Amino acid sequence: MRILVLGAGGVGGYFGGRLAEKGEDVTFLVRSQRKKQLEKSGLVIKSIHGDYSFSPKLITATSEGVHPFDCVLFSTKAYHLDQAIADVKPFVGSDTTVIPLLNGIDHLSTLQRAFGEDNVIGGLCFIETTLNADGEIIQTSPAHRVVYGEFNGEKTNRIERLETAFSYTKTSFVLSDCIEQEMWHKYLFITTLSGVTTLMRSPIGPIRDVEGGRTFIQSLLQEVYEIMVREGAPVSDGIVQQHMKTMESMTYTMKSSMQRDIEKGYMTEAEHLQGYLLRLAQKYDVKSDILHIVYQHLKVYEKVQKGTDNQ
Ligand SMILES: NC(=O)C1=CN([C@@H]2O[C@H](COP(=O)(O)OP(=O)(O)OC[C@H]3O[C@@H](n4cnc5c(N)ncnc54)[C@H](OP(=O)(O)O)[C@@H]3O)[C@@H](O)[C@H]2O)C=CC1
Ligand SMILES: CC(C)(CO)C(=O)C(=O)O
Repeated sequence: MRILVLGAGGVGGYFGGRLAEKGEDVTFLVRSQRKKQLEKSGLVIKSIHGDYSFSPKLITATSEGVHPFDCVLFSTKAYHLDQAIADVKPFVGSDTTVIPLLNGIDHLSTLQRAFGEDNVIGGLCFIETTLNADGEIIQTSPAHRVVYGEFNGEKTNRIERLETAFSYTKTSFVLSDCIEQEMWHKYLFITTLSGVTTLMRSPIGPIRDVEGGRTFIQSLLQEVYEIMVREGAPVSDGIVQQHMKTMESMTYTMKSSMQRDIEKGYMTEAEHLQGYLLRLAQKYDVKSDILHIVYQHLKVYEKVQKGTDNQ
């Protein structure tokens, strides 16, 4: 299977790298600066699951004579979505399967409009990776899981081919028959985790441990859950309690990728994650005071950064 990874950052670089390590035919679509860096130093993964570095196959938006790929792992930030869609279009054919690994939900309809509803399946990932100053992919906690599947839960021929390609890597690719629900559950989790860790400028441990911290986390989870219920999202009844348990079990030093981006002075996905939910809250008139504060804080951060944006 010919796999194209769109974006050789924390997520795409890691999972694409693990597939290449296994021997799959993986190509990365990159922009010019990243291309130079990868040509010079290779793609380097530093991980507790084993380091790996190699010279990746690279293309750019202007590469010619490249046939459409069988599968695209879409792993850019949401704020790069439109340009990334335009850049990858020449390499997507009628039989290409697009698997988005972004956090959130709003990108799904955009991708379906761009590539056709049937070409996009569901996807998400759990991992904590970031690029260091040398462009190396640094994994900072053990989780490394991609979840994917058809929206109707069927085990189609293309899913069987993907299963074969994704098996026996050092990371885990999990097939789901309820991917839409898993995506909303992850969305609930990340909106809350990124919200509290960016607002408090702290990893999860200290937030959890100060008086009122757990209540604050749970209140935000509850607010977001209620917005999702009003939207008719397929979220399960006990998901707030389940996510609280996960928040409890995470390592003390666990951060969100949005928080790491803020530490580097980068843009955030606030509009895509918290902003989208706030618009739903307004539409259905659902109480969303904490979400509002989280969002307002991120918008102020972005305004201050404007002009010094280094991405
Ligand atoms: N990192 C994490 O721990 C996790 C992140 N996620 C989610 O995954 C998604 C990706 O995050 P992450 O990997 O951290 O982000 P990164 O910023 O590390 O990587 C994104 C990559 O996309 C590249 N890119 C952007 N536009 C294009 C384009 N037009 N053509 C080619 N490459 C492009 C960027 O390249 P360039 O170098 O040129 O800017 C960058 O390398 C986000 O939605 C995030 O929320 C989900 C789970 C965990
Ligand atoms: C919570 C985590 C690390 C899980 O994958 C994540 O999705 C993020 O920080 O963006």
